[in-house]
Amino acid sequence: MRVLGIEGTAWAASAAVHDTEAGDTRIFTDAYLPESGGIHPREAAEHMRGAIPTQVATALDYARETTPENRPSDDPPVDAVAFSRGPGLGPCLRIVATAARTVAQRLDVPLVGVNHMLAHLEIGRASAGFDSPVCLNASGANAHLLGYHGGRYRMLGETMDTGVGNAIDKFTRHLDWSHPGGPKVEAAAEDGAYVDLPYVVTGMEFSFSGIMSAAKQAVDDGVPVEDVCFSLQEHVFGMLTEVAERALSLTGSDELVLGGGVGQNARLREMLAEMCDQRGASFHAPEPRFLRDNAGMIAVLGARMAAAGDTVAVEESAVRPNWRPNDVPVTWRDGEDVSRAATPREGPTQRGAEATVSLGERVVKRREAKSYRHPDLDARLRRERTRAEARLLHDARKLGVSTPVVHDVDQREATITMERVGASDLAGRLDPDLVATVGRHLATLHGAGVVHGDPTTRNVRVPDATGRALGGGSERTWLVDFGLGYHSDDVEDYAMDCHVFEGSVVGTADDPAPLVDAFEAAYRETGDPSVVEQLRDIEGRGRYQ
Ligand SMILES: C[C@@H](O)[C@H](NC(=O)OP(=O)(O)OC[C@H]1O[C@@H](n2cnc3c(N)ncnc32)[C@H](O)[C@@H]1O)C(=O)O
Ligand SMILES: Nc1ncnc2c1ncn2[C@@H]1O[C@H](COP(=O)(O)OP(=O)(O)OP(=O)(O)O)[C@@H](O)[C@H]1O
Ligand SMILES: [Fe+2]
Repeated sequence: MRVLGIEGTAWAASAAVHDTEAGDTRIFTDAYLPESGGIHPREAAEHMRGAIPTQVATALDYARETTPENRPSDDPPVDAVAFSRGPGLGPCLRIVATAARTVAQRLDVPLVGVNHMLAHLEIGRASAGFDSPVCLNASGANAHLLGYHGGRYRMLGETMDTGVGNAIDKFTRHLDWSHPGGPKVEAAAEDGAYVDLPYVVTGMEFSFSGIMSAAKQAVDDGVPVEDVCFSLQEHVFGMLTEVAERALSLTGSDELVLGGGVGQNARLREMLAEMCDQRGASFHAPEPRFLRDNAGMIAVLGARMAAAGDTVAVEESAVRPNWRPNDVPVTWRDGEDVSRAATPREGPTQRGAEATVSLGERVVKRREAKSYRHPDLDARLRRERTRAEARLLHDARKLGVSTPVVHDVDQREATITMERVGASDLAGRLDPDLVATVGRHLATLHGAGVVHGDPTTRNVRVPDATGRALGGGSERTWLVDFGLGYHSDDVEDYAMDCHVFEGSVVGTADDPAPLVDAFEAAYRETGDPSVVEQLRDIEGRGRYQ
């Protein structure tokens, strides 16, 4: 099959021809470069209006010139037209869609509406040959982790404010550097030294606004720009690598694939590769022409969708500027069996995302040094988290929330020795009654101003099916891993805790709805119902500016 792809969600006016038999993809792109500031939606649309028809014509000429000899001469040069249907800037998307409809009708071939974010990750998954990777999209307007489960890509974690590229670009606008800023920060970082900046991770969610304000302030305060650029990369990419590792740990996957324009950054790729190497996982990033926005990825996924019969009638092909990748029915992977054990069998040593935990009569949790992180940042995080964990395990216990008793803390070695509790993780026994206990635990913590910070299903210990468990406590489920926890009186922080827990359920359970209901009902009963309202607000919030 030969497919014409058209891309134009923001800056790349791009057309491509993908030939499935030859395995060949040719991309033609005309980039929009703002004269000043960032991407202006109106200017970008003007660029698309002029450049899309030219790129499409060039790609179609190429398709005609390279028509295989065995193809009947009255066949059209391509068998389908695929276009970026969303997410992206509305005015740009509409120009792309109009062009795609026109060509499809003229050639009398089917039209395929592709989700741009899934195209970013499927292109790497295809070239790696991975079945069930965790997918990290690090692009301009987005930053999220996806995993395929039960016929859909599930959202495992995402930015709570801006996309990662846009965050960096906003920082460089403060310096009056021209767009795009990412490559310039990468170049400047080469001569930089480390300074501390905020580092914000909650479970697999993260946010960039605090670190970006601090970076701008640091420059205004006279910290050398190259030091700020270096440190910005160390923090931002360290955060992305950490959440990617947590997603691998939660899903039990041992494959990671990278997508998106920020993936062109060598330091980010180096960190991800090193993290995977240390976990014994495989890492893949496609070549740069497939990482930044390009029509090749649209044509490649478009071909798979067309082969699955996933085409769209012209009159139903309206664009979707806010189309979330987890809302896309994944028709092209039907029948693939990629199920895997949610929980590896419990051996003498457990490996979380951060720590190695040896399970003897007592449990020794050691936060190992992470070589992908800058040593100063690594030392700071291990120290802070060990201290927070020991203190909050104790605080939670005093509130009546079951947690393991802490026997010993060694801050220099980043080691905690504690009581062994439960028989397995909740991840391996997702059951509404057990999930409800987490609702009660979190409501109690929040009622006393304590935020867990990482309440995933891997951080709840439960008895086995016969009720057998180690450790005491009235609820018979225990919260562990308070390393990202803190004290707060902000309802938003409590709702984020709930969001992280629900995210870990929705990302991994076959049938999440009854579990989420059980969690929320229990939370409402014990705690402040306005937290659940705030949770709805978080879910409905527009992200990715
Ligand atoms: C919806 C769609 O329009 C959007 N596309 C997009 O953001 O373009 P993309 O090509 O994936 O990424 C562009 C971003 O990638 C950053 N970038 C490019 N090279 C970089 C580098 N070497 N280091 C860091 N960032 C880099 C740029 O600064 C810019 O913010 C998206 O995928 O989110
Ligand atoms: N006190 C305990 N008793 C029994 N098992 C425990 C205990 N503490 C931790 N574990 C087990 O070890 C695993 C890893 O521990 P923990 O979550 O604290 O590490 P981590 O590396 O910080 O994990 P994360 O991936 O959540 O960041 C847990 O999922 C749990 O199965
Ligand atoms: Fe993109």
